[in-house]
Amino acid sequence: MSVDAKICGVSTPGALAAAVSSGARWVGLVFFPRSPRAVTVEQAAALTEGLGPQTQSVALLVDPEDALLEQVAERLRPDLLQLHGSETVKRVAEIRGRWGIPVMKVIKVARAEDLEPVAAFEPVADRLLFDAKPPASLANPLPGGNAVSFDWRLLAGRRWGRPWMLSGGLTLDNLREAVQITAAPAVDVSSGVEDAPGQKSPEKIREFLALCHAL
Ligand SMILES: O=C(O)c1ccccc1N[C@@H]1O[C@H](COP(=O)(O)O)[C@@H](O)[C@H]1O
Repeated sequence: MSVDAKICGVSTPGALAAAVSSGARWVGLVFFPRSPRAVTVEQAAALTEGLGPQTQSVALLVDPEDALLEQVAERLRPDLLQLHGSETVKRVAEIRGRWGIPVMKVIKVARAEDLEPVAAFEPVADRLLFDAKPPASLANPLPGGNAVSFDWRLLAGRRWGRPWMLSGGLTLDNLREAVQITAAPAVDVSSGVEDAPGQKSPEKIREFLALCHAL
């Protein structure tokens, strides 16, 4: 078995090259100014200009306003929009309909009840991403990208009506266990392939992707 992988928070040509050459299915560009991985739309467009068909671009947005969506759609035209905020079902449907780009809605998980909204999002989202809920114990946490995992047993044996991926604190050391427990067909990683927040390690990217393909 092998799992597909998304390398998120790519902001340099070196990190992008490591992801692409090692078989990442997706690369994520973060449009959230407070993130150490944030890029501008222009930077993202320049970075992903030569991306071939094997690797898709994902625009990560947090409760985006129409003006930002317009810029992202026109200038970058990503393959997927990752909605990582508190977007409602109505807003997800509106974004998908208006910009005609597939949407991945993030479900933030800490407890079993956090999975209840999935049923409402399935009809309007093309994909789901299960990430850890930002812990209240962190001072000023990001909406994601906090290197925090959730209890993967909450997903064990569950089946979803949409393609999905798992994220939250994944690393080379815990990836195998996370996939064994959840049977995730795809995973998304950011902090776990960095040397410091926002500093992607090409070597860690290559190792992580090699393990994804060897699972
Ligand atoms: O990576 C970020 O900076 C980020 C900012 C705002 C929202 C989401 C973000 N990243 C996403 O968070 C998860 C988990 O990341 P990590 O591996 O625990 O660092 C992942 O889906 C990223 O796409």
